[in-house]
This record gives sequence, structure tokens and C-alpha cells, in this order.
Amino acid sequence: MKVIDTKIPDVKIIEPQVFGDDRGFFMEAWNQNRFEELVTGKPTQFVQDNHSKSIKGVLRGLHYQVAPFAQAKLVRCVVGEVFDVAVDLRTTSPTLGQWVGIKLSAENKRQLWIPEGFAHGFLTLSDTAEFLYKTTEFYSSNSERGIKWDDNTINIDWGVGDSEIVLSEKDKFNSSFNGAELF
Ligand SMILES: Cc1cn([C@H]2C[C@H](O)[C@@H](COP(=O)(O)OP(=O)(O)O[C@H]3O[C@H](C)C(=O)[C@H](O)[C@H]3O)O2)c(=O)[nH]c1=O
Repeated sequence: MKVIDTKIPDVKIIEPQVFGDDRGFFMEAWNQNRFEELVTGKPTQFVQDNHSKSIKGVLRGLHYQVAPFAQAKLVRCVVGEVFDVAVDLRTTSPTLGQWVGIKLSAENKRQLWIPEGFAHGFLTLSDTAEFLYKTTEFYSSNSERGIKWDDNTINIDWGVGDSEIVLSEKDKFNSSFNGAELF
């Protein structure tokens, strides 16, 4: 397992070791000891596994839960490809308002570690994409918050125009960054 830094120090790219042979491949998608040793450096417990399927152009996000239900997430794409984004919402962080974007795919098998204090979202690049992620806190609908995918303060380069984006009704009414509840 290789851990790669991003421009936001606490957000890490993880490349699991993949064992390929003439049957296909095997990899440990998550190993508690290795993850705590190489990624977080502390005890890290996940309590929920999520799985979503999206068609091309679907953008889910930017979402987060506020305290006491703030979630850290370990995310990966197991079918197709997505452009995955984390946005720093920590008021004491030197990278507040900055974002990290990475392509996650069934092909590259990369994972992204997104600590508490970040908004998260992804854009579906392939015809369909299936997205799996572990969270460190349970879902709490009352604690859910959303920031507009095209907020002009954060200014994420999604690589597509507005016309190609498919949003949930909820995501059409997300907050601006400047109006958002931060950490
Ligand atoms: C997130 C979640 C949702 N739900 C229910 C609530 C709705 O009835 C239905 C769809 O929820 P939603 O439209 O919020 O799903 P996404 O747009 O994929 O939301 C996710 O999008 C981005 C990518 C995230 O990082 C978050 O984990 C999460 O907010 O599933 C649950 O029952 N449990 C859950 O943990």
C-alpha cells in the first residue's frame, strides 16, 4: 500500500497493493493496522459502508455532516470512473476553502482519505460508476449540509460545462461557501 500526499496535507491518496495473476487480481481494500500506521497515525474506526451507482454526468455533492456527526471518509470507485473532490472547511486550516481533485476508477483502484472537516463530492465520468466508501460516523440527516458544486469562491475545475451536470433536487439548492457552516 502506497500513501501519496496531496496539496492539502491531511487528504491522502492511497494505492493498494494489487496482486494480479491469470485469474484476475486480489487486493486488500482496507487493513486497519496498515491504515492506522500509514494514513491516520491514530486509532480510526469506520461505522458505515456506503455504495452508490451513478450515470454519466451525475454530480453528488458537495456534502458533509456537522458536529457531532462529522464524518471522515475513505472513498473508492469500483465500476467506471469519477472525478472526486474534497474541500477544506476547517476555519483554522491554512488551506481553508482549497480543494483537491483526483480521478478514482475501477482501473486505477486508488482511494482517497478525506478527514472530518471537509466537504466531499464527485462527478461521474463513465457511463456508469459505482462508488464505495466507509465513514467514521453514522448518517445523520439533520446534520447534513451541502455547498454548491460550482461555488465561485471555491472555484473547482470539474472539467465539464453546466449543461452536462445531473444534480439531485437537494443539490440544486446547496449553500454558497461563504454562507456555509464551517468547522
Ligand atoms: C448519505 C446517506 C443517504 N441515505 C439516504 C437518504 C436519501 O433518501 C438517499 C439518497 O441520499 P443522497 O441523495 O443524500 O445521496 P448522495 O447524494 O449520494 O449523498 C452522498 O454524496 C456524497 C458523495 C457524500 O460524500 C455523502 O456521503 C453523501 O451525502 O439515501 C442514507 O440512508 N444513508 C446515508 O448515509
